[in-house]
Parts: sequence; structure tokens; C-alpha cells
Amino acid sequence: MTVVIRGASLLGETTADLTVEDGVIRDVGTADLGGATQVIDADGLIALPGLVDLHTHLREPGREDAETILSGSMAAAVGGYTAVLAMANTSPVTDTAENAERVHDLGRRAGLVDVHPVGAVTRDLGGQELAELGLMARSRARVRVFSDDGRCVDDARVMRRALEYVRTFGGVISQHAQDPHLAGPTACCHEGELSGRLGLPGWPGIAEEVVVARDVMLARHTGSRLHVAHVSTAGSIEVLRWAKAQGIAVTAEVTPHHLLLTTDLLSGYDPTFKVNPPLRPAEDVEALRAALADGTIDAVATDHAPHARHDKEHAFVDAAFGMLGLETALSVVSTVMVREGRMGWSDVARTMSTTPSRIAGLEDQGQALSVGSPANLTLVDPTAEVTVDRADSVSLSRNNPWHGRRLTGSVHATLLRGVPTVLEGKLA
Ligand SMILES: NC(=O)N[C@@H](CC(=O)O)C(=O)O
Ligand SMILES: [Zn+2]
Ligand SMILES: [Zn+2]
Repeated sequence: MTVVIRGASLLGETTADLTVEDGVIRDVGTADLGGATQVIDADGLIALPGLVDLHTHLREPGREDAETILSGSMAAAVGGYTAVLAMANTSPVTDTAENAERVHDLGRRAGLVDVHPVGAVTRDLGGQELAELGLMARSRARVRVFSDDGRCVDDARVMRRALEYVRTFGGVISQHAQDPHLAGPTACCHEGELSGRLGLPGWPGIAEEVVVARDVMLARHTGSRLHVAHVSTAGSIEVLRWAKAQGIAVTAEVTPHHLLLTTDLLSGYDPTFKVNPPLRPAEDVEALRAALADGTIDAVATDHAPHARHDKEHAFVDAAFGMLGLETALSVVSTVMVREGRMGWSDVARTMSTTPSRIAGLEDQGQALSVGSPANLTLVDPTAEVTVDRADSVSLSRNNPWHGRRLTGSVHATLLRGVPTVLEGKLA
């Protein structure tokens, strides 16, 4: 099978035809259309390396009513992704080699994106005893990213030992930075004037910042790699900027929702906007945008967190934390960063594909658009105007904070190793 992508703008720079054969880019230039099995007209479209999501919740095993590995893979493909890292907070938790292999194999069977399990840092996310880190790393699933996401690795001694351990095989610890004493389990609204007025338990920025500060020092001490999940405050960015200047091996991700949505959305008590960490004020949002543009934040990650209706439709304090993100991430980044002139398409490729692939240690993702690269590709229509409708989602859940929003730029097609998974914005 030979697929020709005709007249795409590579990273928004030069225009060329891409000839894809046996899962690999065979030619970049002017294609011979005669030999093509399929021609994709990419006039006006931007070609990017397939997107890589460092932070996805697929809910299988355990909560297949909210999402399955198949439905989450469908959402990922529609969102332009060719690889996702599936978080460990499933039931059972991904804390053994066997559990990691099961997720990996179900991902293979779905066949729409590469599903890489994230391993838990501690057994059953309990925060005390290290999980089977080495066995997960050596398993067929080749786990490199470890996280207790949903919970913070709160005990500094456990965090230190985990960092030391993963260093031996080039792994990384992705930390959900939330000091549980400063922001306890009911904390659900950015602490400030609004949380007081709404009567919601406050989740202060400092609860994130103290953990980020502690962990960069542990990363320095151990010489190991730290990744900070869903960074949400200007103070965390100051710490990251300092740590990077010291040469400490720390990376960080920001979610699309923290790049655009603000805490005032909580004034209607709509649980759709309840997420961990919480939506922040406009000053933090602006600091996150600036940090993504200048490279202090390395990657955009969705934290796609589907929840069944009966877990979300409650009084605000009782509802589950989390929102959908896979299908809309590219459109949000395009709207907030590209249309506003703060990033070019090569920066989108870097923050949504190349760098996340490198952080996760993936070998066949985030590649250059050149001859010999695996044909994991995303075609973006940069001028498409979309109004998000939660009913259109292929996710099993409907906790979509983007419903009704107008965004500019959308995913037109996705190819996984040369095979189209999405065409004209729909599953192929
Ligand atoms: N982000 C969320 O609000 N929820 C996530 C857990 C997490 O990422 O902390 C979930 O698993 O639902
Ligand atoms: Zn988290
Ligand atoms: Zn998460």
C-alpha cells in the first residue's frame, strides 16, 4: 500500500508531497501519483509528526463504563495522536509487569494508537511501598514513565528511592504535585476570593509549588529525571525556570484546559469544570502560555479524564475530578498559541510530539518528516472553525469542558505507521 499526501505544508514551512509505503516515509518532494493506492489531498493542510500524549486516562481495566482502551484510542486518533501514555490509576492499578502487559496488549488489539502503559510508582498507589518498577521496565510493555497520578507521591523518602531506582534504566517519575496537607482530598477550587464566595474548599497554588520545589531538589540530589504533570501556577514555573538553569533534569507538561479556562467558570457550580489541579486565575494562565512558548514548559499533555455521568453529575464538592481532552487538544493549542502568534507549527510539533516522545523514551514517534522516518503523521487544517459539540465525541464520556466553544484549527487526518486512522476528521 502506497499513500501519497499531496501538497502538505511540512510544519508550516516548505510544501511537499509525502510518499508513504510499508509504514515509512519513502519520499519527500514531488510524488509519482501513478503508483499510489491512496492520495490524500493536503492542499492548505499542515503536516506534523503524529501527536504523543504523555498523560491519558483510559479507565480500562475497571471503569469501562467511562472509557475503554478502544474508545480512548478512537478519541486519541481523532485528536491527531499516534501514541498515548495510559495512566496507572485503573482498577487494578498498573503496578505489576503483568498488568502493564495487559494494557499494552489491549492497545495493540485496538490498533489505532500506540498505547504505552504508565507504571505506578507505589503499590496500589498507596504511597508507601515501591511498585515492581524494574519488572515493568523489562516487560514486553517496556515501561519508562512511572506515576501515581491522581495522587501525589507525598513521602520524600519514597520519592527519593523511586527516582534512584528508575535512573538505572533511564526511566522518569511523573509527579502529580499536590501537597495533601495544603490541599486535601476535598480541595476543589483555586483558593482565593472566589473559593470563599462560593464556599468551596480551597486548593492553593502553594500546594503544587512546594512539591515541585522539593522534587527538583530530589532530582538534583539523585541525578535522576523528574517530570511534572499538569503544571498550573506561575510559582511552579518560577521553580522550573530556576531548576532548568541549574541543569537539573526536570521536564513539565501543561494541559489544554489550564492554557485557556479560568477559575471563574466555577461560579455556576458546573462539575464539568472540576479538575485536578483546579482551573486557575488569568495571571496563571498567562504565565503558562508564556512558559510553553519559551520552552520552560516542555510539552502539552491532555490529562484526558473521562468520567461516567453518575460520577460527575453530583453537587460540585462530591463530583469526580477531571475533564475530556484528547479530541480537542490540538484545536485549543492552535487557537491559544498559534492563532495568537505565540507559537509556530514547528513549536506545536515540538511540544505535542517530539519532546513528549523523547520524555517517554519512545523510539518510533515524534520523528522528523524525512525519508526513512516511521509514517506517524497528523494533518491539520489551520483555518477550520469548529464549534465543539459534546455529542460528537467518540469518547464514552461526556464531561467535555469545551462544549459550545468556537476553536480555530482542527485535525483533518491521522496516520499510524502509514495507515490512515482518521480521514476528513472522522475515524477511517
Ligand atoms: N485530572 C483529574 O482531575 N483527574 C484525573 C487524575 C489526575 O490527573 O490527577 C482522573 O483520573 O480522573
Ligand atoms: Zn494528576
Ligand atoms: Zn491525570
